[in-house]
Amino acid sequence: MVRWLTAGESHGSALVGMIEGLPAGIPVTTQEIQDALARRRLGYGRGARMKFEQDQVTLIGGVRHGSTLGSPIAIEIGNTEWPKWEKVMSPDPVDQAELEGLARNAALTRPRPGHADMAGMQKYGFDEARPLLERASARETAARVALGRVAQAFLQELGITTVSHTTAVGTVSSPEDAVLPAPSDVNYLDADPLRCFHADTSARMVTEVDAAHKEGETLGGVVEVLVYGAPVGLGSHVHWDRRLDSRLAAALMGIQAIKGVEVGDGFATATRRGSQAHDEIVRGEQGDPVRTSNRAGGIEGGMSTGGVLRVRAGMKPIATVPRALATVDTSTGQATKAHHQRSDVCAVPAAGVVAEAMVALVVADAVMEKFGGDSVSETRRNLESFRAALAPIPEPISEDEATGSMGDPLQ
Ligand SMILES: Cc1cc2nc3c(=O)[nH]c(=O)nc-3n(C[C@H](O)[C@H](O)[C@H](O)COP(=O)(O)O)c2cc1C
Ligand SMILES: C=C(O[C@@H]1CC(C(=O)O)=C[C@@H](OP(=O)(O)O)[C@H]1O)C(=O)O
Repeated sequence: MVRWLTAGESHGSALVGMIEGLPAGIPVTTQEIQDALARRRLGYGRGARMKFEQDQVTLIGGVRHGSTLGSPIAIEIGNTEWPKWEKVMSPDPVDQAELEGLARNAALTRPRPGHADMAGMQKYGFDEARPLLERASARETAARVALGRVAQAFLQELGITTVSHTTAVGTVSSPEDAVLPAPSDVNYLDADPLRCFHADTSARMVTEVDAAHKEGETLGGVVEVLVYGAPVGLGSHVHWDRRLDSRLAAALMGIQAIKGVEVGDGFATATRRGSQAHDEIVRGEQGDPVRTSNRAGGIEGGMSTGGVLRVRAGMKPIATVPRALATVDTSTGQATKAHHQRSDVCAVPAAGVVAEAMVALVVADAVMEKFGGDSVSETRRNLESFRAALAPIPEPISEDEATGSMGDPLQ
């Protein structure tokens, strides 16, 4: 079982991620994790904080000389802005006189609709939002991307690659029949302002973001994650929490601001007739089952089919709307406008990078569950032997032989 946890606050000294259960021998370096975090900061519509703040990666445990040891891996992501927050976010008590007059310490008593502020203040008994918004912030996704980078390095050793891209921003969507990006397209995607694979759509998305920014508005959108090279048989039909689709959905829904998940064609499938909704099977040249389409997103019965895994996540518009939303001041009871200091106009491209990390973590867990191994080479041997043992579909028998012998065994 692969387990992972993150800790840390948005303006704390650092975020920390830990992952346990991955084998020894995964090649990974500090620089690669640093580069993965830089990808999360990309994207047209991100706010000022992405420019002045830096992530500082330190590998604290579980990796030696660029290779994992099989022990728990701990990653620290230091925040270069910490000196400005040292008093306000100090873990130890601070003299009240030192806090007074600090603008950063002003009580946040105008909870922002769409954030954890109001429900969190009530639930945890805080009289202002700072103590909970610090953890609710999507800054935490940096730790997930760092952990996801280790999972991606593991999967790469087995020929499994994750690719994410933006399919919609606000009302602008890629055409339904747009070509899907392949692993070799990742650099192109990262260079695109919206991480959209369809150039015309990307240009229209830029216009959409500009218009929203001008009007004091924010935007959401949709990202898609593709997994190439996943073997058949990850996940299982036997219990709801072992299904690969339910695990992927939970991981994606666990990202801040994600409000909908689709596996394959998802909701569009629900509108189709049965004959147009599924992926028909033909015998491939090697006797392997080949699908004539991939509407199911590479998952049937909670198991990977051996095709490309395809999942989508829908993100709501950024909740800290510059054209501030109505709220109440919890210290005075007066109707007012929600706090707004600054915010992203659109963080959909960043959410794609986070979604890719979450999918990699789930797939790495499912791979370890199915194939096990304490070293990458052992996991690889187990995977190869499983693949080699898959029984081929026999050559088709002649019509004569088939006559009279083929009742319907499912009836
Ligand atoms: C990568 C990323 C960046 C985000 N940036 C912001 C932001 O700048 N301002 C904001 O109000 N919300 C931002 N959010 C969304 C909030 O964290 C989210 O709306 C909030 O946690 C409440 O969402 P929930 O109801 O799904 O938890 C971001 C989310 C992600 C994934
Ligand atoms: C810091 C990050 O994202 C932050 C996520 C976030 C939120 O409310 O979720 C709000 C913004 O922070 P602030 O309110 O301080 O401007 C984003 O910048 C990050 O992704 O590293």
